[in-house]
Amino acid sequence: MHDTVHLQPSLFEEAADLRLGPLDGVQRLVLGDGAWLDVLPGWLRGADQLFEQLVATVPWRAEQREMYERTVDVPRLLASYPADAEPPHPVLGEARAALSRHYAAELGEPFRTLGLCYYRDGRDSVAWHGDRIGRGARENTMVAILSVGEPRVLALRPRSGGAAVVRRPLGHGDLVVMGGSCQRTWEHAVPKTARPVGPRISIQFRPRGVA
Ligand SMILES: O=C(O)CCC(=O)C(=O)O
Ligand SMILES: [Fe+2]
Repeated sequence: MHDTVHLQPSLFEEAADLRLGPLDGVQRLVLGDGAWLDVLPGWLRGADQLFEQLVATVPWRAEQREMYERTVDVPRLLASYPADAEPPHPVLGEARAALSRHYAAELGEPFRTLGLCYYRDGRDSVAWHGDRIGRGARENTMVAILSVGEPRVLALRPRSGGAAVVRRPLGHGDLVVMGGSCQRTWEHAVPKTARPVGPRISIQFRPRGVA
C-alpha cells in the first residue's frame, strides 16, 4: 500500500522565490513642472506569487461614495495600513525599508504608510487625480508604487494642460516612484479598458501625512 504524498512548497522555497532586486537600476523620467517619475521594471521577483497571497489574505474593502446625489461603488477594492501597522506580507516591509534607504537623502523622511488597490478587471479603475489630501498638495514629496499581477496602464498628465500624457503599463513586480511636485502639478489615473486584462494589485508607499 502506498501513502499519498502531498508535494507542497516549503516556506523556505516560497520565501526564496520572492526577492527584491537592487534599486540602483532605477531610471528617472523628468516630466516637467518640477515633477519626475522613477521607473524600475521587475523590481520584485516572484510578484505573481505575492499577488495570489494578497488576494487571499488582505481584508479588502469595497467602498461607495456619493456622486451627483447617487451612491456609486468605488471601482476597485481597497486596503490601508497606517504607519504603525504590520504590512500584509513581510516582503512589503522589506520593500518599504529599501525605498526609505534609497531615497533617504532626497526625501528627508522614511516611507511609512501602505495603501493597496485591487483592480479586478478592466472595469476597475482610478480617475484622474493627484494624491493631494495631505501634504502633497503643498510640498514636494514621493509616492512609490509596486505593482503585482497583470499589467495595467498608469497614465500621467500635467495639470497645466497640453497633450503630453505618459502611459506606463505596470505589473509583475514593476516599481514607479512619483516625485518632486508630481502630486501638485500632474495628475495620474488607471483608466478603464475594454481590452481583456487580468487583475492587478497596486501597493503604494507614502511618507506620513501624504495621502
Ligand atoms: O493603481 C495605481 O498604481 C495608482 C493608485 C493611486 O493613484 C492611488 O491610490 O492614489
Ligand atoms: Fe494616486
